[in-house]
Amino acid sequence: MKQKNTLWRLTAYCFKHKISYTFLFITMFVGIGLDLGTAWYLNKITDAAVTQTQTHWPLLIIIGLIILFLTVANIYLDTYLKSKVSSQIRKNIRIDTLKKVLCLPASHFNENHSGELLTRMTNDNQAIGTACSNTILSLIRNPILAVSSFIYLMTINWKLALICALVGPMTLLVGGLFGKVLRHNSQQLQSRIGTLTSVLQEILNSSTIFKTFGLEKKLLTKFILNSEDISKFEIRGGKIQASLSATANAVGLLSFIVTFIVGAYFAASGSMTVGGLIAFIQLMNHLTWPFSGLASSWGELQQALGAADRIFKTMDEKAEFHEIPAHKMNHAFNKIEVAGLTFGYNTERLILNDVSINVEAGQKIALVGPSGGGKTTIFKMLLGLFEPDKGHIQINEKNVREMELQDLRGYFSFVPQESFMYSGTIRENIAFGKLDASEEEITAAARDANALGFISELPDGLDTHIGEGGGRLSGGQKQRLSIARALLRNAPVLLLDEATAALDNESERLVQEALDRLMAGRTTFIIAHRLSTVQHADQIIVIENGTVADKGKHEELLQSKGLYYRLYNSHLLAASTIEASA
Ligand SMILES: Nc1ncnc2c1ncn2[C@@H]1O[C@H](COP(=O)(O)OP(=O)(O)OP(=O)(O)O)[C@@H](O)[C@H]1O
Repeated sequence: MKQKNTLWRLTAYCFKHKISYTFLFITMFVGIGLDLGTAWYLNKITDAAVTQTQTHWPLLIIIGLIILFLTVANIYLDTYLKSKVSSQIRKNIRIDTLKKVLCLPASHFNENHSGELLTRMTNDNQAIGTACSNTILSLIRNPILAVSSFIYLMTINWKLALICALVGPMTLLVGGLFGKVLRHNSQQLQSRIGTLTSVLQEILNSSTIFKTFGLEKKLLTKFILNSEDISKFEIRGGKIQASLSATANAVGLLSFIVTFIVGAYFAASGSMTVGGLIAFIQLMNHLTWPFSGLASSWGELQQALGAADRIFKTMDEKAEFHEIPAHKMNHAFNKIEVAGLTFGYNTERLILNDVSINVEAGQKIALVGPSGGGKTTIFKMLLGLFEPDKGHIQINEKNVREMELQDLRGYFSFVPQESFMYSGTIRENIAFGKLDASEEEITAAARDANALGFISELPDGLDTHIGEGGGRLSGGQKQRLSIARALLRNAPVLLLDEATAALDNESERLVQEALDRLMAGRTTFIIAHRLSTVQHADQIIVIENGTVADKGKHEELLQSKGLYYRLYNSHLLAASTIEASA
């Protein structure tokens, strides 16, 4: 039932995307006609040769050349059109899958590994493309060719035609038997390829770590284990495919031998001409082999349906948006109220418990507290990446649940701890803050972020390619580009996760200056790891184990001698120890 549904869905998908099979069907029918025509031609020309009839030779030679020309042209068109259709389907599925992925909620990325998705968009996509062109067409073509060959064979010798026709159902049975096993194996294989892709991705993204920690051997062992697992399923798949082909071919070959012997007997006894026998042998290929071909095509289709199942599973996931959201900006901001916010990433553990925060426009709010307390999770809730289990967040007195997500996110700009850069140029990376930014705006943002100095020293300036993940830039340079991006976005509320990575004094001064410009006049939430930077905050909120342990201004919190006081003192102690040892 599930297989049928997937097949129908795939067919409906092709219709929806107007994948045109018209010309492919034309080449398919022309191909069938040419196969039958070739058999007829062999019949005629052999009989003419055997009986030494001279009269029709010129005509037969012309017909032969026409058949040859049409066959070559048709094979060219057929192959070209199949690859065109396959490519169109793969392109559409690739784009639709990514469209869907871009609309999926953060919880999806939390629960699924990116490697799985990569496999879906590469291997699964490839398998579907092939199935929707070559495989489907041979599954349609082969039975039609078999039936028309059978009818033609009946006109030559009905007894022999009936013997050949018995083989078809046998090979079909073989295909049915092996197809299911193949599909199951393919599902197992694809899921392991997903895991391997994830492992590979992590290895490739961690060159500094694996070199520093000498993890090469360990990572290689992990990769080998995963590769061997894949190899096991590939070999198993190969065995099933080999058994299928061997059995189907054995049945086909057997029928060929039987028919050949019986046919030769009929020809010798005069109940059939030699031309008839030649045509018979030629057509018999189309009667028996199509069925053996059917068996392996069926196997391929099963594998592709497995791949389509996985793609459709992604497409059926619950999304945040129905369509890719438009870039949105909301400038009118008055206040945020977080009340009784309670949340857990899963049902086993509460991460935030009854957190309440009130913020007026223009205020600076510092979130401080022990690691793992839930500060970043508050940011994620503000951005609507996860929904609260209890409590609410209101912006301008409107519950964010009643807002479109792109409206909610339009209030915010985010400067993460680890600046994320896309591969491309510096200009592109800054302009992600405002897609239609002018040259002047980009330059001004770069200047205010203290980035123009290093950019102008690069040979290509703003057009410098920064490599994968901005790998050709230093940590401080990436941070300043990240700030430039946020400046350009010009959102009223800034979420700033203070970088913990140690920068040298000069770099830190440049980043801090840029941040001061970015925060000026903006409501800012800062996750502060260095308590020295939050003393002038309008509110300091101390988060511990998902609850608000303390709240107030720097002096008030020091006087109340709570958690903040202890954190501050240990921070001072750490700072003075570092100074003393320097
Ligand atoms: N995506 C996630 N899925 C499941 N649990 C998570 C996820 N992100 C964080 N957690 C858990 O939630 C808790 C709070 O994490 P969070 O990142 O909000 O803390 P934090 O206060 O920002 O910590 P830090 O100061 O170290 O950055 C942690 O115990 C963490 O293990």
